[in-house]
Amino acid sequence: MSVPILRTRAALAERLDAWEAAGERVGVVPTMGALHEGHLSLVRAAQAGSDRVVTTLFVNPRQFNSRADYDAYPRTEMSDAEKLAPLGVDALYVPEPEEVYPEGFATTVSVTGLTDVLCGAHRPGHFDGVATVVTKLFRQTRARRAWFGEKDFQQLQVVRRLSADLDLGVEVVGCPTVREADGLAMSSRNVRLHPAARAAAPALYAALEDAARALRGGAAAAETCAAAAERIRAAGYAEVEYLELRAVSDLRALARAEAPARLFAAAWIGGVRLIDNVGV
Ligand SMILES: Nc1ncnc2c1ncn2[C@@H]1O[C@H](COP(=O)(O)OP(=O)(O)OP(=O)(O)O)[C@@H](O)[C@H]1O
Ligand SMILES: CC(C)(CO)[C@@H](O)C(=O)[O-]
Ligand code: BAL
Repeated sequence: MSVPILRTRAALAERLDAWEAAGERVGVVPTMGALHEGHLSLVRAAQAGSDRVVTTLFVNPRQFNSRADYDAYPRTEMSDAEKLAPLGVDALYVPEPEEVYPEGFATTVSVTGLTDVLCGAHRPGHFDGVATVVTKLFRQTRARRAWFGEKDFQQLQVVRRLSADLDLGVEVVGCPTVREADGLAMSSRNVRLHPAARAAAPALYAALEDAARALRGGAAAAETCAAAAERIRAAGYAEVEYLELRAVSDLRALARAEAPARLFAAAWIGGVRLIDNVGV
């Protein structure tokens, strides 16, 4: 079995028209490719929750705030299609850039508030790029539901907000983070870790989990976060960009653990920026 690869809005629209005529509802799993088990878990959830599933693969230039990161982003379309085929995905939409950003494109979708903190504070313009492309992909796929991973928890909240605020009519479903056996959150960027960095990388999740446990036991937030960041650096990370306790719904800062709250971190190792988060 192979997955149909569609590269234009017109080719996609043809399929969507046929599905709509048959009364079938479409779900979408947006990705930037280099697929791993985390992505496949979203696809399986989507298949359980909609009649037809479109996976999108688009390395969106507008959400990269570094040209080097954009250039280095893994592009593995053939093996991505091979991974999707056995799942029976209905279509892989791989739009050419001009299908998303045609000549003269001049609109930016910007979610305020939620994007001021965490990755939004450290990657200027990133969430504008995400919100803009997700709006386009929701419209182009005519999705009624969309599946996103909790690994990118802030992104999940941003997309929920944008779908509600712009009346896009897309129900946004969050799925748990899929991890390697040693706890490292699966990420397309993990392939860029050299062996020593890969071996040290699980310290990020381990430190977050231990800090979350301490917070649940009543430990003070500031001290616990500072100690966890120090542990991550000691394990071999070059920099901890942020490590913060925040409320889930609006991502506001918290002085102590209140349910539902999460610990969020971004840290650099071997020239790669990794993110993770855990419930408290
Ligand atoms: N380990 C994971 N578990 C569950 N969902 C994931 C995981 N990794 C990524 N996703 C989700 O897959 C979708 C597409 O993400 P994307 O293509 O950026 O992959 P990625 O592995 O997050 O890449 P990168 O970490 O390099 O940005 C997003 O909704 C993201 O949250
Ligand atoms: C949602 C997304 C596909 C938009 O480009 C991207 O940010 C991602 O892969 O998480
Ligand atoms: N997974 C979020 C996409 C990005 O890092 O740009």
